[in-house]
Amino acid sequence: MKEVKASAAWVASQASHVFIDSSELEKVVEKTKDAIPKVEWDYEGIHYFDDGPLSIQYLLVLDSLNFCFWPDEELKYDHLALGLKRALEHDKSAFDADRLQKYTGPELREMLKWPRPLPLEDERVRLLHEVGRVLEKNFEGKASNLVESCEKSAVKLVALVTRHFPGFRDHTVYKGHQVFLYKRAQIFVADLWGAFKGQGFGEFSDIGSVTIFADYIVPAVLQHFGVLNYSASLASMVESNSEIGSGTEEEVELRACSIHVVEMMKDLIQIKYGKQVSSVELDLWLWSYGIQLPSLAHHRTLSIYY
Ligand SMILES: Nc1nc2c(c(CN[C@H]3C=C[C@H](O)[C@@H]3O)cn2[C@@H]2O[C@H](COP(=O)(O)O)[C@@H](O)[C@H]2O)c(=O)[nH]1
Repeated sequence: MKEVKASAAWVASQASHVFIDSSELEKVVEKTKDAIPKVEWDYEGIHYFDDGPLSIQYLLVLDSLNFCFWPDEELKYDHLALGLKRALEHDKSAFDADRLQKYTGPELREMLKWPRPLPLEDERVRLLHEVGRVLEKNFEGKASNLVESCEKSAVKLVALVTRHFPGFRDHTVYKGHQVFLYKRAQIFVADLWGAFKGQGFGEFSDIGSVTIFADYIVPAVLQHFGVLNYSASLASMVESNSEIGSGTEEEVELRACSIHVVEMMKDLIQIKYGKQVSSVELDLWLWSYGIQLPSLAHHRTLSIYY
């Protein structure tokens, strides 16, 4: 994740649409220093978990589809997590590698009990097929083999996932530099860690290397806290729900500055208060806070990455 941190810092140093407010950052750190609100993984009770390899298969499928809900105003992440959970409870072989390669759009919709086409449905189906194909070809069909081969290293797991599954390669180019964001690959690691409570398949000696997961909720929360400020033109695009193109400077800055400012937050907490907090904990706090804010305006980019 060194590349994620370094490239996010570089974008932040060049940014002209998103700005970090260090004094507001200090205030937030001061306010939360004694208790970063602890949010339990699956506090919503919407994920499949049986403490075994099938839970890993579930999480890989979930995170391969964990993007872009907003074009359908009613569709939320919860529908995906819960829909996939019910499908698996109903049929334990629903996510076998051969089955994953055959789903059609209407079948995926039916699985999630969603009455109309999903946003980016064709892409979702393509990515589902890819997961099945790559698992079958390289990991004997089992996501647990993928995880086991990483010897409890989050860094290795992110590298392996992004090497084998093109759909997880969340990177872009900004002002001529390659920028790595790896939202879904990193959230897969965090989901394993959270679900297995840091034990067994969820044990990663380097979990602290993970950065936050740059989606469309976390930047909005950071702006809400005053830690990120937007240029007038970007602020009005976000407020008016105008679409922001994938790979535009605005979009890359929103995501990269979010990663970088949370890295700064971690450093500040460490320097000022001698405490170590992980991005995974900070992310879950920020994200769960954000989705509970009823009128939080977030940026809208059609993307398969978040
Ligand atoms: N940074 C970050 N982004 C996250 C999550 C999660 C869910 N993680 C689960 C894992 C354990 C917990 O119990 C959580 O339930 C989803 N997202 C992103 O949010 C957006 C969906 O928003 P809305 O349209 O309102 O449903 C979309 O980009 C989605 O990819 C997270 O944890 N961190």
